[in-house]
Amino acid sequence: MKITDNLNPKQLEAVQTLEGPLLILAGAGSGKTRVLTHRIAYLMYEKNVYPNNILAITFTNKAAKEMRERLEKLIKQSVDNLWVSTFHSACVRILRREIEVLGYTSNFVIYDNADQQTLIKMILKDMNLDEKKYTPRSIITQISSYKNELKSPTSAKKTAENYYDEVTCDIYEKYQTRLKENNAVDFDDIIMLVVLLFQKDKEILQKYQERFKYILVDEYQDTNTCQYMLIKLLAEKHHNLCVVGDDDQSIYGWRGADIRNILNFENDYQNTKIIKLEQNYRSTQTILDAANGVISNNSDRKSKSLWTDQSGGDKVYLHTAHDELSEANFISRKIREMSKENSLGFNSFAVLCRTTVQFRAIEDGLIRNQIPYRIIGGTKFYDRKEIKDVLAYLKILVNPADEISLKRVINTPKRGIGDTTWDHLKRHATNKNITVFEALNTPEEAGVSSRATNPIKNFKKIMDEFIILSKKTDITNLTNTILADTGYIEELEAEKTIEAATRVENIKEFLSVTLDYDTKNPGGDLETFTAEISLFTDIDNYDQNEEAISVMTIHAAKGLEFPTVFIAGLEEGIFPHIRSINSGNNTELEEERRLCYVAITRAREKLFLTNAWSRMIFGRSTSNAKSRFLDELPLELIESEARIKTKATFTKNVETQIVTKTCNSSYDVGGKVEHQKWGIGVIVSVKGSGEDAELNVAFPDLGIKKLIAKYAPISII
Ligand SMILES: Nc1ncnc2c1ncn2[C@@H]1O[C@H](COP(=O)(O)OP(=O)(O)OP(=O)(O)O)[C@@H](O)[C@H]1O
Ligand SMILES: [Mg+2]
Repeated sequence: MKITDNLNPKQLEAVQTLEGPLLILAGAGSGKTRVLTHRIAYLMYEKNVYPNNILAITFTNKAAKEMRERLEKLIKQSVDNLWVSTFHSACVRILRREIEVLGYTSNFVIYDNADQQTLIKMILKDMNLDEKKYTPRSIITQISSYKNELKSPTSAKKTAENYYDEVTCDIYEKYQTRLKENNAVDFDDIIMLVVLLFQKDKEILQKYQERFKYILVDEYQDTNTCQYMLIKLLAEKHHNLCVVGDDDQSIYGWRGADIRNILNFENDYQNTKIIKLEQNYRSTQTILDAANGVISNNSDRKSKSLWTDQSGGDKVYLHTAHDELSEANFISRKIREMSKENSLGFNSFAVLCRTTVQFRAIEDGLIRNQIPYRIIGGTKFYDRKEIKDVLAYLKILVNPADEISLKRVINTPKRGIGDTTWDHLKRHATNKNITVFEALNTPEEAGVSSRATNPIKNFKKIMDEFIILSKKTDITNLTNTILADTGYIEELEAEKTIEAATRVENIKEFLSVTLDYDTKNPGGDLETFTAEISLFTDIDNYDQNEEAISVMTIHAAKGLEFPTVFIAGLEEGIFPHIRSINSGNNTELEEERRLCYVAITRAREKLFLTNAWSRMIFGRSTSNAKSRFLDELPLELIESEARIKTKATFTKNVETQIVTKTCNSSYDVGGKVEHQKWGIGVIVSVKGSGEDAELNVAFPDLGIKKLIAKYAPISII
């Protein structure tokens, strides 16, 4: 089989047009990503281009992994030297090699949102500013958009419109200084610094321009100014730049993505060739018509026509539920029913939500109906306290100047090193122009209380030992040693609470991550490991083959496809989001509509849309009108139940009764239950009674799990 088999003529043309700028502008499911993959294979296999002369940028790490796998299948060899990665991963690699030019050292660490918050709070305190007025979150958002627009603190200040903006710019300036002092970068820095580096050092730029003779970018419609600039700089020499995208799927405007980057591509790059792909291979005609019905209401778009040879198809099913719980029940029952009837695996289904707030109710419904599911985009594993603690220890070993991580763990577990002591150490370090970590050597000089002197010395001693150990052993062993020698695990175990037990479990899960890394990267270094973890997002953990349905935000579903898709919460205020309605301008509403287009076009065969008469949001019951997007769907495509039930005839209690009746049991300490996934466990404690009981159940391999009888998929045995 040839690489060019299974491509239509337009796709083939796109794969074979290798020289000069190429824009592939095409609707959802037309094979844009597929073209990119084939293009790389074609370059390597047919044109003998070295893999290290190719740079392919994808939107998520998962997409990168998938592209790499598909490529290896196509060309039947491994592609180690090929850079297929996200903007962030590619830039981290460049920074590791070159960042010294900018005055950082190559062992820099990456700060996530929580680290940023800590740092901003420290700065606000130093500047005597009120956290309520200058909320760290909004300051971080503002700084992020300055960076995405490539604005330095000084240039941002020039455009400041009021006093608040000016202060924000001052904070921004201090923030950058502090980051550098800590030898740390934030997510936006990662790309911005590479652009600054290229602008500053032409020799380095030339090196990369020379290297990346062929550049490919997926989802180009969602690039921001900074990413745009990066690509422009890199492609300046060879001009062999192929970007693919769909202006109708630009959904990251709120994060600085600029739809003009794709719309103006042909003006930015001379002699651009444009190829439009018009055949959709993903969805049925009905689904495409539904998507087009919605998106045609946007004014600012390039015209496109999409067709499919999968004519007809099931109608789009609309279900109006009483409230968010019955909405979730409908979805769950429907999934159960369909998976049974058509013997479909659970991974054929996805439930898409506009916001994560909707997740909880959906989860409850799925648990009640015993459907295995995965939440994508909820609380991230790596955001949990205990995981962040362990990571902080590891980050210090890589970069002892990392003050944020040091502050995080210096008194975790408790060692009697409090905030006042920290302040002393920090002041001393600043006066002496040394890092706080170095200041730990001489606590007496820092003026800390005599009680804190010994704990500080002990802490420093043990950390120094870990640094030595980190050079000699693998990450799993190192982490285990840290957990044991610092007493971290001991402190958690001594707590004897469910929460602490869960934390221990999460840490065990983390050790499986390190073990996996150690196995795959023998001799791998801690620096790369911590950087990789920092770039992890939940979508990257998602394995399409695991038998579970996916619950995710529409943003996270970008680029993916599923046989059956449910879009929940089609109500004014939910989708379109209340913010876009209140904004009073069309730009935000049009972005919501594009989001709806993205959601609909994830479906291959079946599409279900749901809304609810009333909904609890943030503890308040609201009644929302149905979404305007539902009115935009061509009526003849929709099928809906004739179930116009009013609130009076359908109450929440009815459903609750049904649920309780079906599982009318009593739970006793010492008794056994069988959990659908975890197997047989012994009840170790019961709080409350009947179906409201909260149980702690010990499972042989998992330890103790906290379960709510009503929701957990368990039965008494
Ligand atoms: N020529 C083809 N023959 C068979 N299947 C194809 C062809 N082109 C694309 N496909 C299939 O169509 C589906 C959509 O392709 P792909 O994901 O590349 O589209 P896309 O344009 O990148 O979509 P999106 O805009 O959602 O990112 C995939 O399952 C892909 O394998
Ligand atoms: Mg794609």
